[in-house]
Order: sequence, then structure tokens, then C-alpha cells
Amino acid sequence: MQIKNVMVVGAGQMGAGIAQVFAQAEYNVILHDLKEEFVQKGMDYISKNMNRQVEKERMTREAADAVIGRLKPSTDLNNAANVDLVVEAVVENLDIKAKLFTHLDDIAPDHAILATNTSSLPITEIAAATNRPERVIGMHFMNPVPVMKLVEIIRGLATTDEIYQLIEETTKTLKKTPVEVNDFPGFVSNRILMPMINEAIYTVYEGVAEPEAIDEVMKLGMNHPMGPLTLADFIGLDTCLFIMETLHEGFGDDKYRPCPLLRKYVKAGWLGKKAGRGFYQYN
Ligand SMILES: CC(=O)CC(=O)SCCNC(=O)CCNC(=O)[C@H](O)C(C)(C)COP(=O)(O)OP(=O)(O)OC[C@H]1O[C@@H](n2cnc3c(N)ncnc32)[C@H](O)[C@@H]1OP(=O)(O)O
Ligand SMILES: NC(=O)C1=CN([C@@H]2O[C@H](COP(=O)(O)OP(=O)(O)OC[C@H]3O[C@@H](n4cnc5c(N)ncnc54)[C@H](OP(=O)(O)O)[C@@H]3O)[C@@H](O)[C@H]2O)C=CC1
Repeated sequence: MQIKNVMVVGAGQMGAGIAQVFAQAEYNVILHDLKEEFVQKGMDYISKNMNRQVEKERMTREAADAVIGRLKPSTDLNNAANVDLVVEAVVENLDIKAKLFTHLDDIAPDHAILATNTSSLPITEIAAATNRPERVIGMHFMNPVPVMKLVEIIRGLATTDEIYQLIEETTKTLKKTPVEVNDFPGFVSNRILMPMINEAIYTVYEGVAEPEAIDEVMKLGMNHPMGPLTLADFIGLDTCLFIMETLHEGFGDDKYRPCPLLRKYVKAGWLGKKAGRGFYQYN
């Protein structure tokens, strides 16, 4: 089987980046979201990135236009009827993802692979919402997708070796490095990263230091490219909370309890950079 036609569902910060890297690797890509304005926002993000490549003389205008030309906007899920691979990147909510996978299973051709970019949820449970669990897999990209080299690949209980290998090969065609990881809450990346971010939030909550000071300690002291609170804002505080809840519930261990301040910020709509306010203000 050869993958040529791809649909990315969810045109937010991850979906747009994923669509961009597939289009750059010469796949035909449908970028789908619920509303036209969200799809347009994703397309604008990709155009901006392409323009920057042209300005920096890393790409010709023609090559950049060809990337854009391989992207088709969509607000109708029936457009999944002719694809070989779907990569889902909607909100980190198991009910929403499971319902979406049931729909995609009805629409997509039998041979199509249904992948999820979930950052913490059980692949096996998402797969169980379909009649093709052997063709469902986790393909966890890192943010910002065009820059970060890693893709965690997670098999569900029923995922076949053939599908795993095909996704591993496909990831390499995107010039990314696949790493195989088992299906446990948060996989490897977020099981390790998110408790650090949550602890940084507790450090603010308990008045140990100001956000700027905490970020400075981790940047200058540990050589992290971004401090944990800047990174939390960048990821999205809603996504951070969803991931902590998945770890807390999935392991049943209070060491993963989300910090009350994280809950408060999410309830206030302070979702980080994408909302203009989180631990920092962006406009
Ligand atoms: C939550 C999950 O499930 C998993 C996750 O993704 S966790 C998050 C993982 N990501 C991280 O940890 C990111 C940590 N931060 C970093 O690595 C860096 O700060 C960074 C790469 C984001 C920016 O790097 P920087 O050196 O500080 O800034 P800058 O010089 O502006 O950018 C470096 C390059 O990245 C590009 N870039 C930065 N942000 C970008 C974005 N959002 N989209 C596309 N490209 C971007 C820049 O254009 C630049 O590329 P060129 O040199 O080709 O022009
Ligand atoms: N942020 C990060 O750093 C990372 C996130 N992830 C994962 O990627 C996924 C997306 O995260 P992210 O891009 O940050 O989130 P965003 O909030 O930026 O984007 C999610 C997009 O999906 C749309 N959406 C929601 N429900 C549906 C649906 N049923 N059908 C189609 N589109 C829908 C949203 O629309 P609306 O605004 O209307 O809800 C929104 O445009 C999550 O599973 C997250 O855990 C993985 C790696 C890193």
C-alpha cells in the first residue's frame, strides 16, 4: 500500500503544522475543521511559514506555491472518502475523538489508516470506536511541527506490524524521526514533560517565585530552550490540563494531580498564547 492522499482533521496549531509537513513531502493534503474560519487560519499559518522560507532563500516561490497547491481546505468530513491516511488533531477529549473516529471509519475507504495526534489518550480506546482497530495508530507530533524532529508512534492493542511499519516509513518521508512507544497514559513525552510543567505551576501557586524567575532558572540553569511556563502557554493550558487529568486518572496516582492554579486559568479562558493570555500576556 502507498500513501498519497492525506486528510488532517483539526486545523489548530498542531493540525496546520502537520498538514504543512505532509504537503512539503509531496503528499496531497486535505485540511479539515468544523468551520471555514478555522481552516483559513490554518492555511494562513502555512502560507506565512512558506513565505518565510522564500524570504530566507531556502525555497523558490514556485516550490512554495506548489506546497500551497497541494493543500485543499475542507469543512465536509465526507472528503475523507478518497484518502489513504487520516491524521486527527482535534481537541484532547476522548469522547470527541472517539465519535470522530466512528464517523471517519464510516467514510474513509477500507484500506485507509486512521492516525491520532493525541498527546496522552489511549490509542486502544480510540481504535475501539472503529471497526478497523488494526489500522488505527498514534502519530504524536511535537510543537512547533515544522521544526521539531520527533514523532512518537504508538500502537493500539490491535495495530498490525504492517501498519506500524508503514507509518514509521511515512514519518521518515516527512524528515522526522519516529520513536516507538507503548500505549500508556502520556506515552513517554508527556509522562515526563507534563509533571515538570505542573510542578512549575505549583511553584507559582505556592509563591516560591514569579513565572519569569521560574522560567529563567530552567532556561539558564538547565539550558531548556523555553522555560516551563512559557512552554505551557505555548502548548495551551487547556491541553496541559487535559494531559494531567489523563495521567491522574490513568495511573490513579495523586502525584499527577493537576495544580489548582492550572484549573483556574483554564476556567478563566486563560489558555496561553493562543488565547492572548496565560502565565504571560501576548497582546
Ligand atoms: C504537548 C505535547 O503533546 C508534546 C509537545 O509538543 S511538547 C512541546 C515540545 N516543544 C518544545 O519543547 C519547544 C521548545 N522550544 C524550542 O525548541 C524553541 O524555543 C523553538 C524551536 C520553538 C523556537 O526557537 P528559537 O531559536 O527560540 O526561536 P527562533 O530563532 O525564532 O526559531 C527557530 C526556528 O524555528 C522556527 N519557528 C519557531 N516557531 C515556529 C512555529 N510556531 N512554527 C513554525 N516555525 C517556527 C523559526 O522560523 C526558526 O526557523 P528558521 O531558522 O528556519 O527561520
Ligand atoms: N499543543 C501542543 O503542543 C500539542 C498538542 N497535541 C495534541 O494535538 C491535538 C490538537 O491540539 P492543538 O492543535 O494544540 O489544539 P487547538 O485548540 O489549537 O486546535 C484544535 C482544533 O480542532 C478543532 N476541532 C475540535 N473539535 C473538532 C471536530 N470534532 N472536528 C474537527 N475539528 C475539531 C478546533 O476547533 P474549535 O476551536 O471550534 O474547537 C480547533 O481548530 C490535541 O489532541 C493535543 O493534545 C499534540 C502535540 C503537541
